[in-house]
Amino acid sequence: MAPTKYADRTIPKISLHDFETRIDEVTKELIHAAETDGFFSLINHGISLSEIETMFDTSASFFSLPDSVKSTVPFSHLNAGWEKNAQIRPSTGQPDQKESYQMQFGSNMNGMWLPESTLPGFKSTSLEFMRKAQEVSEKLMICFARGLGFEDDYFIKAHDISRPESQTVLRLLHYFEVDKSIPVPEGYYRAGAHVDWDFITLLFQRAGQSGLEICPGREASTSFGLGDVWTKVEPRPREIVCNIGDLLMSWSDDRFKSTFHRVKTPSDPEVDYFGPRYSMAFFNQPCTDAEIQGPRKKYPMVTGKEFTQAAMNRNFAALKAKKAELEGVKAEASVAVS
Ligand SMILES: O=C(O)CCC(=O)C(=O)O
Ligand SMILES: [Fe+2]
Repeated sequence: MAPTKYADRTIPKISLHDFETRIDEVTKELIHAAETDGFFSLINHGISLSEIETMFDTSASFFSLPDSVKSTVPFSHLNAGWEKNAQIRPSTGQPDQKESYQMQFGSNMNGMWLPESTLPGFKSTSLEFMRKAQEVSEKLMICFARGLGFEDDYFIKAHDISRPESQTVLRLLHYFEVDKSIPVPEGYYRAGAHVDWDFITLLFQRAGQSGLEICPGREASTSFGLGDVWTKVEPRPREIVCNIGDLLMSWSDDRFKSTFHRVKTPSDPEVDYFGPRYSMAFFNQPCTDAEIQGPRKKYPMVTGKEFTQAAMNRNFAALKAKKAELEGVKAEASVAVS
């Protein structure tokens, strides 16, 4: 396989200090980042390093439970719960080498929390952290609304976490330690290349636990076009890495870019990190009944529920095509040797 091509790109660093008085400046910076690479990092965002570290410790305590306990809250089609080695990406056709647990604020979470006695304090610590992440997201939502000519609270209302229709998610991720002595099979990634289908994602990473890579170049939220020049995004513990998702790309009539990204499986002992990797992704999802259409009406109006369903269907169709392609390659190889 040809080696991956890398390019250095500068990911804009945007500060949210004195947000109310600097809102015009922040809006300009955010819109520029959204129109170019679709990735940026936030500093002075109001979540302290110790709050982030507490949530990482809480996440580690969840993942250290036996699988038999975690499997009592299995991943559901409502996008909540625990999965292990079960998320297959259309780009690879292989399961991500990870486990994850998704939490929401609304009714999709019914029956998806572990009992308080199993992990005391887990639910309240998680919800508190999710509310903090929501506060940061709402600042970004005001700026994006201004950039697109909507009322300031337009996106905030569509992502109201106090309603049972809320679909916003905090995903805790744990990528397993990798054995340096065993070569990585082709096509395996900690997380295969993908775009997110939310409004915007806030990603929290831990110092030294590298692996995230991005690949800009997508023109339409409905396409699977994937470039081949990647850029590594090194984790900086106080920063939140943000990426535009397909929902905001579509809602901006494809003006803002939802960018492919992945987490590489370590393969080079000289440069890669082989230890366990923990990250947390806060996905801003629209309420099921939110009405979604860009100011220029490039795409027909859909509800939050329909948008999510269409994104899942598109993913599923692409995955089927990838599997057929992989089967075809296998069949050709067996013809060649027989
Ligand atoms: O773990 C990471 O750094 C990225 C996770 C991610 O992209 C996702 O879960 O959608
Ligand atoms: Fe992602």
